[in-house]
Amino acid sequence: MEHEDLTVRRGRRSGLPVIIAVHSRALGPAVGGVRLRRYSSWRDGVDDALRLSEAMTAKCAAAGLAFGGGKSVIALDEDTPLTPSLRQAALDDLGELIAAHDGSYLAGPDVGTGPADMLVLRQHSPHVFCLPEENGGTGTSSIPTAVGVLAALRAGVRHVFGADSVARLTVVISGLGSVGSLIAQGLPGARVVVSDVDSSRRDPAYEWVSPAEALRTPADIFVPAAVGGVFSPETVANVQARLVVGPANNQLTAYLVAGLLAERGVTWIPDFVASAGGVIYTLGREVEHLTHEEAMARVEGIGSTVDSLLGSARTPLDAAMDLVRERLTRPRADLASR
Ligand SMILES: NC(=O)c1ccc[n+]([C@@H]2O[C@H](COP(=O)([O-])OP(=O)(O)OC[C@H]3O[C@@H](n4cnc5c(N)ncnc54)[C@H](O)[C@@H]3O)[C@@H](O)[C@H]2O)c1
Repeated sequence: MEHEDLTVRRGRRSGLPVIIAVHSRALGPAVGGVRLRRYSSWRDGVDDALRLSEAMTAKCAAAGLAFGGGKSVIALDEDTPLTPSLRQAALDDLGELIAAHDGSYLAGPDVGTGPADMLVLRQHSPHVFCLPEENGGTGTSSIPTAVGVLAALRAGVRHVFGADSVARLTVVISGLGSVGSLIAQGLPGARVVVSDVDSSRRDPAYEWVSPAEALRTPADIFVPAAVGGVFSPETVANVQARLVVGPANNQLTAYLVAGLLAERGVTWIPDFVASAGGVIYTLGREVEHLTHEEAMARVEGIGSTVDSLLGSARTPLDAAMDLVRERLTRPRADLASR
């Protein structure tokens, strides 16, 4: 195991498997969100925590943050209804475990949790972020995440299409949730086509395609804004766009898929670079006490990072991993402080 630490508990209040994975604290305390979702086995929840915490190490290092990678998972089974009291009990169980980490792991929201849940966790430990704004936190990180993806997208457009704007380009967005809908609003002059498994998200402002058709839809840019695992050796041939950039975590099923995309002439901007806006902003505001403007300027810096990755002769993923490795071995003083 490459990870520093893995804790798996059956919650004494909820009876649910509660998991915290710490991948690396080489640069500072591990940071990562709390995922609450259904798994066919709790072992799948452990795998998810291990994979996602590793991705958080890369995300923080590529963003120049003095934090490492961690992740929590509350693993629901396929059948048990998630009642408000079960949710509260599971969060209390996890809060106890976060407190036991004593500052070596910092939690925030992820799929299935939000700022209100962070308030419950905060009753157990101060090492919890993204509380609701009325409670002194920065609330949801969707806005800075979308701002960071759009900065990465603009850098990609300059590199791939030699253009300063997205006007007249076709952009397909898969997943019209909190981040995807903000990205859709940030594409002036583009033809925007959207897709979501939840048809209630359909918005007359945009063209609509079914999720099965999204990847095959002729487009200039594809934005994965739903789930991970979109690109595999089997699906690469379906990609129509020349530029792929989006917030979904762990978009590739394997490292080698980045090479397959490059061979097809597709520029894929690594997800852990493009999606770092939320963590950059939240830690900047809540830990470093930056102003909103200072933290947002740091989020916009994702564009410069992408510029330099795309200027490399290597694939963007190889270049990004070089950057991660270099930062993981560099003295901490060069990084944004805790
Ligand atoms: N919110 C953040 O700050 C943030 C930060 C970093 C990464 N991310 C990642 O970005 C992605 C989007 O985040 P979000 O906060 O907008 O989530 P969200 O839950 O608000 O939206 C996701 C949307 O995707 C849809 N969806 C699910 N499966 C789909 C599929 N197979 N095809 C098409 N649509 C599908 C859902 O119905 C939902 O509308 C997630 O993968 C998340 O982990 C989010």
